[in-house]
This record gives sequence, structure tokens and C-alpha cells, in this order.
Amino acid sequence: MAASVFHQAIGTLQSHGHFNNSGLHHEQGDNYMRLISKGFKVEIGLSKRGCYRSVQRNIGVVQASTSQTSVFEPVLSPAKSNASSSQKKSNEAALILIRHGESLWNEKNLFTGCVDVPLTKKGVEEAIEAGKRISNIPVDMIYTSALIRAQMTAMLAMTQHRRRKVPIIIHNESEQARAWSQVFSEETKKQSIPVLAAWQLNERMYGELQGLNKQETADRYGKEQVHEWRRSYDIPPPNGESLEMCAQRAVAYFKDQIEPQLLSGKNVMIAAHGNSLRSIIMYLDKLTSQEVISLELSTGIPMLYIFKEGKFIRRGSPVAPTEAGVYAYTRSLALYRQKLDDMLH
Ligand SMILES: O=C(O)[C@H](O)COP(=O)(O)O
Repeated sequence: MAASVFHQAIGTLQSHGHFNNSGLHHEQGDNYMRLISKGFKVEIGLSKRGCYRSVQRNIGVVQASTSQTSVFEPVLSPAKSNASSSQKKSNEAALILIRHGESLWNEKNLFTGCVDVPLTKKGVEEAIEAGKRISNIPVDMIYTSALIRAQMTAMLAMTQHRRRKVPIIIHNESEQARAWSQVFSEETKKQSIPVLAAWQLNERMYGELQGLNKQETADRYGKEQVHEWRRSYDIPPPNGESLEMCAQRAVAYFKDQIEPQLLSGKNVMIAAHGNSLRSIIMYLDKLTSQEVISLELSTGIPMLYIFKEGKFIRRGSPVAPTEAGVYAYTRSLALYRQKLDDMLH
């Protein structure tokens, strides 16, 4: 597999006229092949995470997928590329969204909303699997809701991250909490990731449906009525929040607190809920109140966005470690992955 992919990548690079065979040599390890020519390195890894490849030259990085090379980054002189890449760095950031893993009330098919229930064993496994999928994507800050199922998901996912930084929940609910949770080592702080829990990211409040069985509720009020309560934009459940009302707090928090972090180049992960995330995705993808009705989020499946020059570009769900796929989503992410590989090998 690696050989064919390897030659395919080379062929594609040659077709871009960005490659010459002079001084070409290659190294082969147990599960990787590396092709090196002047200023160029193509590596195919067959790690246990599946087949990955990174192609790097001192003036650009090729992004490739098992089917074809997708794009060759602008070719700049190293000096400029440093400046532009650092400038690009501040314009580009990764945003990961994860709906919590299955909760005990999801398992019982009960409306949960703002009731604070933990994950099931399956939900724990989903959170860990999600962590494997994002294990090569940089995370500088984590935001969760104030509910334990989202916080458990974030912490469990980060146990799989290859950078091994320590997520630390920030306690600033009182002056004493802030004072008693201080870290007095700059080096230790550098090895940690602040986690901010915000009630504004809580699941939509399901009002008088909370605790009711979804099927029984549909039997009682009718399937259409329950679908309307669950998925419409502006129709609230009895004494609960509509998606629009949920968006007023969740999207406002995202814009006020999270977007400035992305703008400064910080990579962010948000672990939240089916509906609070639907309201945020509606904003990111500019969905209409009609389009959002069909938006469904599975538990524990991470979604990646790239924030670049003030725009959000949806990049799908990072491949699972068992799937043969290529990691490189953008130049920065490919280089980050490369650094992790170099650091950990
Ligand atoms: O709050 C709940 O019950 C779930 O988290 C989401 O429920 P829904 O998919 O019915 O909106």
C-alpha cells in the first residue's frame, strides 16, 4: 500500500514540476519509507494509525490523500515562508467541535437538556475514540459546557492526544477559587491546556420534556409535534428553550469568548451538546432556519473547522486511527503532525 501511495505521491509531485530526481535517495524502516532529495522529504508512514504521509520541502508542503495530491502550498522563499507562515499562523487556527459521548439518559432515550447526567461506558469509549481522531491536531484551549457529560468527553478525548499537554479546568467562580487553583511554574503552565466550562454552551433547556421518554412523548403528543420541538429553529418545547433561544447564549458566547482566541491563532476544542452545537454550526456554516432542521450530530464524532482570515472552513471529521487516510488538512496541521512525529520518534 505504502509503495503505491508513495509512487503516486512522487508522480503527482513530478507532474507539478516541483521535483527532480537528482541526489534522490530513500530510507526504509519497518513501517515507513522516506524519499529525500535536495530540500525535499516525502514520507509514507504505515503506523498503527493507518497509512499517513507527509511531504515537506523547505519551501512548501504538499497535501496528499490516498487518492490524489490535493494542493501544493504557495512556493515562497524560506525567509518569506517563515514570515508568511508565522503571519499565516496568526490567521489560521483549528476548531474542533465534539458532541459528548452517549449519556445514561441518551441510553434510556430520555430528554436530557440541562439535567446533569454522566456518560455511559459506550459514551466513555466514544470519547476516547474521538480523542484518537484528533490526536494529531493542535489544541491550545478547551471550552466545555458546565455539564459533566461534555467535560468527561473533553478530558477523556485529551488522554489520547499525542502532545501530552495536561488539560486543567480553570476555576474562577470566586476570588478564592482563582487564588487556590493557581499554578506557580511557568514551565508547567506551558505544558497545560486551560479548560473553560461555560453554562452558555449547555444543552438547550428542554423544559417540561426533561426526564420524559422520547418515544412515550411522541406517542402522547404525536411524532410531528416532537420532531418540531426537537429540530425546529424557533418553536420551544413546553416552558423550554427553542434552538433560537439556545443560539442567543451559545453563539453569543462563541463570538465573544471563543472567536477572539481563534483570531489570535489559538487552536480550540469545544465539547458540548447536540443542540448547543447545532446552533453554533448554524452560525459557522451560515445555515438557514430551514436548513438547520435536518442538521443532526452523532455523539462523540469530532468535526474539524479551519479558521482562516476571518472565515470558517468546514473540513469534516478527522479520520479514525484505523482508517488508512492522510492527515494533512492544511500546511500548518501537516507541519504540526510532522513535529509530533519527530518529537515522538
Ligand atoms: O438533551 C437531550 O435529550 C439530547 O442531548 C439531545 O436531544 P435531542 O437530540 O432530542 O435534541
